[in-house]
Amino acid sequence: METKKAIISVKDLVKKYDDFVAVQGLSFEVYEHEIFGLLGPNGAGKTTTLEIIETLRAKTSGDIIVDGFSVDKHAQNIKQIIGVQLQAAGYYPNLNLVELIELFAGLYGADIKPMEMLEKVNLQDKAKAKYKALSGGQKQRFSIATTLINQPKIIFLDEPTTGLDPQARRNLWDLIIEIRNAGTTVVITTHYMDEAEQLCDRVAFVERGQIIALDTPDNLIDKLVSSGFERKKEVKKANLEDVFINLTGREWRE
Ligand SMILES: Nc1ncnc2c1ncn2[C@@H]1O[C@H](COP(=O)(O)OP(=O)(O)OP(=O)(O)O)[C@@H](O)[C@H]1O
Repeated sequence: METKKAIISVKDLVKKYDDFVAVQGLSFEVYEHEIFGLLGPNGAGKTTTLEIIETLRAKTSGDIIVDGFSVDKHAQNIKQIIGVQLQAAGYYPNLNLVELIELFAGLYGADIKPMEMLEKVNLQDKAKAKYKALSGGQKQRFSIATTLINQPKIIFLDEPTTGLDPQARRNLWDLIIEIRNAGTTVVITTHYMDEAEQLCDRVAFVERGQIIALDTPDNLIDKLVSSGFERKKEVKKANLEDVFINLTGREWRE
């Protein structure tokens, strides 16, 4: 069997906000070239965990190694090999997409061609548009393009498909899979279980700052079924989303 190499290793991570323990001793590994999902209810500690790995937030204790670099000693090296989605507020309102990419490339010292970055996320037709004039799906694709500017080994996507319509979500899944297939490791959070099932190679369920399950979606489902679980209703061969997609097509729109 193929041996998997960990590109992120989190050991006994604890994060306290004053007396409140938001992350309570998390340990997990993310393998190279996988799409790894962090799932769990609101407030479970997913964003806190991601921000600590991204070196954007201080931890209380624990050890984190990202591609051989420790968050304690080599935060700068980690920043150079990761891509993080910026919040919309970080985009200057008067610049168009090409100018924004040029700006970020300048900050990273990255030698890239803005149009090539926009082509990767199918936004070449919007090169001269301002960020605020984009649809929800286009905004998400643009922000994914910005994570790729420094040609990172790992990108972090925090709920990238929230609020998107079914086509835009599926198109974004295809884009994320392409990025993984091109060799980038992807760490993603989502509240959509169908998305995690389709997209993630492995998922960790986080609850109250602890990991309560970690495996491939298939193994987790098989385990539940073998424990005697059965759905109450017979499952239909399609769902309402399939009807929507079938009626309105899968092509890019917006
Ligand atoms: N700066 C902060 N100060 C105090 N408490 C915080 C801070 N940031 C987060 N928390 C608390 O830590 C807990 C974990 O928050 P976090 O944002 O990591 O959860 P999450 O799993 O990402 O949730 P969501 O799914 O809603 O994004 C929550 O109870 C939150 O209120």
